[in-house]
Amino acid sequence: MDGKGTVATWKDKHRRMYDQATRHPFIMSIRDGAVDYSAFKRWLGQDYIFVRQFIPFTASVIIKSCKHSDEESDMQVLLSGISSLNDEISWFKTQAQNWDVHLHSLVPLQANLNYCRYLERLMEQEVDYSVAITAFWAIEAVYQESFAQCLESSARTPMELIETCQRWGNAGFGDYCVSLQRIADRCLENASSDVLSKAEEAFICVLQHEVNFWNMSSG
Ligand SMILES: Cc1ncc(CN)c(N)n1
Repeated sequence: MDGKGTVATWKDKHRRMYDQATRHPFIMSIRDGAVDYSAFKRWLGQDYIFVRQFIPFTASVIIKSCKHSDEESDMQVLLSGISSLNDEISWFKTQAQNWDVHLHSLVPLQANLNYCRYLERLMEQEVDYSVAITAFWAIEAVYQESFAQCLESSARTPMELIETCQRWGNAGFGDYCVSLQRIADRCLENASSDVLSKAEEAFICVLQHEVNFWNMSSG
């Protein structure tokens, strides 16, 4: 390889799809101030459902890390992730109240169900740590890159959506994603060709689910 980690190589190789996930029209509509607020409210409610499923997935990655990684620092990074999810759930509840989204009566839409089902498959014991951490990194990185664009100086993001964009677009979350990428790269460096191809497939799968999730939110 040319000094780049595996993850960066895959980002380049699947650039078109990566951009579809991180520069989706829904995100760009927030960035240029033209967002349809009913789509935003749909996204908010559906993402709350997703994040509730993302918590056990994060826990499963921690368990895999305990069993299969000698690096104590992986645990530190992953624990910081799970503790911020507690905050995230409270944040969703407050936002839902502000936007008059009724969380208790929400029904998960098909793309969300499919994505949550995919997370369940990744939680299975047979799934290698390298595959799970690659998918985990990709899920977080897509949100980080997407929302960070809405905070650029040229963005015209409406004031009332800045807090949402800061949740995933802030520099601290960016550093967290870099740490996850380093863990994934280290694991993939020593992976068998079978695990490597499964991890690449997981990366592509996450991108496709993210695009479907944005499409669902846009209606
Ligand atoms: C669909 C989706 N993808 C990623 C994230 C960031 N954890 C999220 N909240 N929702």
